[in-house]
Amino acid sequence: MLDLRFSEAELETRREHVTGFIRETADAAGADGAVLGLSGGIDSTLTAYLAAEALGADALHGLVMPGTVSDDDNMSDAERVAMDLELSYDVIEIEPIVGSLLSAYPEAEGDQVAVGNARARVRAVLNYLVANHDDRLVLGTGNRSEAAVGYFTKYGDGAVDCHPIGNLYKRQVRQLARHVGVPDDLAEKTPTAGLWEGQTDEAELGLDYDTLDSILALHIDGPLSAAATRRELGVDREAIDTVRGLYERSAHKRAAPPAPDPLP
Ligand SMILES: Nc1ncnc2c1ncn2[C@@H]1O[C@H](COP(=O)(O)OP(=O)(O)OC[C@H]2O[C@@H]([n+]3cccc(C(=O)O)c3)[C@H](O)[C@@H]2O)[C@@H](O)[C@H]1O
Ligand SMILES: Nc1ncnc2c1ncn2[C@@H]1O[C@H](COP(=O)(O)OP(=O)(O)OP(=O)(O)O)[C@@H](O)[C@H]1O
Ligand SMILES: [Mg+2]
Repeated sequence: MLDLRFSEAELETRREHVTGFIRETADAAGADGAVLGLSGGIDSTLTAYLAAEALGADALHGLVMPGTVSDDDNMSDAERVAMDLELSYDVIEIEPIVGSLLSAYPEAEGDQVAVGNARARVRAVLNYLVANHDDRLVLGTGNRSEAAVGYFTKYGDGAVDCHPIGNLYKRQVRQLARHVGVPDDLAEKTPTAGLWEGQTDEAELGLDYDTLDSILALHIDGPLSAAATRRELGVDREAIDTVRGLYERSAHKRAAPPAPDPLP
């Protein structure tokens, strides 16, 4: 696969680029700080580390939001991140809220994707409750790999004010995380959206991140044709078609909702 690792010098440049971005975005908004959901996963952990560095731990608030399908180890890791960084944080159980939604619309009961996405959207509502109340921005935790294939919930974990790590591929997220001091056991975790039991990103996508990142870097974000990418990576045509299909079908998630053109 393609070697997307940064050199030591690039790692420092990236760290400064992201922390500068967070500071400038918060300053430009006149915000008093930021809030983010802490899942114990690598994306929110890296974002928390960089935001604490950018804004100061006092200006960052974490929300740990377990649901019935959340893994206990992930939830204790989320609290560990808040404690290690000395952030203020709340633990808010989301399942009673998800239960209210299903009482209001019982037809969706048992629909794994609809209910899973509702969990992500409940977390977004809670992030904005805190942001509105405390004059904070909501920090997104999405990376380029997830964004490119639409592997996030529209108006769920995608409902944020900025994407600090949005131009890093997943492998680069792991590398930068280690560079800024995230403990190895967190940096090495299996990525999961945690929306239903047993879910993992790679199983649901049908691709491992090494392959996905390489196809994105060369073909979707890069200049190579499908055929040249295939030759370069030695992957089969199906993997490239899968990534291109996911990228094209998820364009609506990366764009503002459209309206008809103005009439003359
Ligand atoms: N062409 C189009 N133009 C405009 N809007 C369009 C559309 N096609 C669908 N839509 C709308 O989008 C909706 C589908 O999008 P969405 O609601 O997001 O739902 P969907 O993409 O079906 O599901 C979200 C996916 O992201 C994964 N996820 C979610 C959260 C976190 C993470 C993670 O990595 O941690 C991963 C989750 O496991 C699942 O595979 C449709 O119900 C419809 O409302
Ligand atoms: N139980 C949770 N409590 C708080 N926030 C959550 C929870 N689950 C998900 N989130 C939020 O949704 C975001 C998207 O989840 P995602 O799984 O993509 O990222 P991650 O868990 O940080 O990393 P990874 O992809 O490696 O699992 C998280 O980064 C976090 O901000
Ligand atoms: Mg996760």
